[in-house]
Parts: sequence; structure tokens; C-alpha cells
Amino acid sequence: MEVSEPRLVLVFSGKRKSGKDYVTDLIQDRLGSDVCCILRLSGPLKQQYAEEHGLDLQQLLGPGPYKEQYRANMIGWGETRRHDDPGFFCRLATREACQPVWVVSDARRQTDLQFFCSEFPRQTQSVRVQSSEKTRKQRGWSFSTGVDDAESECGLDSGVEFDWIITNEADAPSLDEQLQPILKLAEEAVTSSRRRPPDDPVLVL
Ligand SMILES: Nc1ncnc2c1ncn2[C@@H]1O[C@H](COP(=O)(O)OP(=O)(O)OP(=O)(O)O)[C@@H](O)[C@H]1O
Ligand SMILES: C[C@@](O)(CCOP(=O)(O)O)CC(=O)O
Repeated sequence: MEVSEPRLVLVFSGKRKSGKDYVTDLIQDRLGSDVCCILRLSGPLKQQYAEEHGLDLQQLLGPGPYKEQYRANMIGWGETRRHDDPGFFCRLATREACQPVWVVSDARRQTDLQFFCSEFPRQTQSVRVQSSEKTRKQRGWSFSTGVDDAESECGLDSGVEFDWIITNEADAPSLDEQLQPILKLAEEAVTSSRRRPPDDPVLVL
């Protein structure tokens, strides 16, 4: 395997504007970037798409409205590449990761989750971020046919029992409170990686 072995892999998914980036940024902020990296499966996809189409990569990566005008085409473009190799973007996104805790911010398809569960069966934990449609609308979301009813948004709506569900709403318990057990798990994984040489067995979850 080309990637170095992580001690914990947190695979996040959630609908558009549920707050995946916000929540995963918070986790990295709490753990520190020396121990925790954020891996965006859409990162290498957007990079290649931007190069081929002469687009502004930084805007495609950001939370603003720019990327929305290209989303449907980017989904189709990515699916063509995933067709023959479902792990294509997973491998690209993880190839330089070296921290003990990996936070994958944007799993969308069963194949994304399967990739991590089969490569890192003992380390992988799935996390769903959920928000109401009302809240997502306040954050700029509106329903788009061909996007919000497609696999990119609905691929993990059923058939997965998530290890953790985070409710990202103003009237829910604070994110710090909800994330506490996940942060504890990460801290244990980091402690175990400091105690053991890298090739020793990983933390059994
Ligand atoms: N708990 C929160 N408090 C304040 N702002 C938030 C919170 N959660 C999300 N936001 C804001 O809502 C917007 C959407 O959040 P974010 O980009 O994290 O969602 P996402 O699920 O990654 O969306 P997409 O996949 O559609 O880009 C951002 O501007 C973000 O700062
Ligand atoms: C094209 C795509 O990667 C866009 C993801 O954008 P974002 O994570 O919502 O910023 C979605 C997909 O791969 O289906």
C-alpha cells in the first residue's frame, strides 16, 4: 500500500451545506494540524477539473456560490473517472497524508466508504453531519435537480449505519459537546501512535 498507515480515519458525509467543512475544520483545530489532516476527496477532482476547464481552483474549493454553477458537470466528469476505478479520487486524496488522524471530509458514495473500510478496517469510523433543510437554506442551499436527487448527494442516505451522527443546528448541543467522544478517540489514537513504533498494530476500535 502506498499510503502510510493512519491510526484513525474519520470518514465524514452529509448533505450540501450541512456543515461538513465547518465541522471537520473544527476537529482539526481542536487536534492540531500536526496530528490531524483533512482529506477532501473532491480536492484532486476539482484540481483536475479546474485545469481542464480553465477555472478558478480556489473558488471551486471554497464555500461560496462559484462552484455551484459547475457542480452538475463536475459530478458527471468525476463519475466518468470513477466508473472504471471507484477508488481513483480516494487514492489521490490520501497519497500524501502522514498524520496519525485522517479526517475525510466528503464521502458521498458507498464506494468511498468501502474504500476506507477495506483499506483501513480497524481504523475507520463513519460520521454523518446532519442539518435541517431550513438551516441549510439559511447557509445558501437550494434544491437543484440532477444534484440533490443524484448519487453525489443521496448515495449514503441509506444502507449505512454511521458510527457517529453530528447534528449541526443552532438548537442542538454544541459541536464541542457532540464531538467530545470522537476527539477522545482521536487523542487515544495519537497517544497509542506515540507509544508504539509505526509498524506495530493500530488501535483496535
Ligand atoms: N455551526 C455553524 N455555525 C456557523 N456557521 C456554520 C456552521 N456550520 C456551517 N456553517 C457555515 O455554513 C456554510 C456551509 O458550511 P460548509 O461549507 O461547512 O458545508 P458543507 O457541507 O461543506 O457544504 P458543501 O458541501 O455544499 O460545500 C459555510 O459558510 C459555513 O461557514
Ligand atoms: C463534484 C463534487 O466532488 C463536488 C463536491 O463539492 P463540495 O465538497 O460540496 O465543495 C461532488 C461529487 O464528486 O459528486
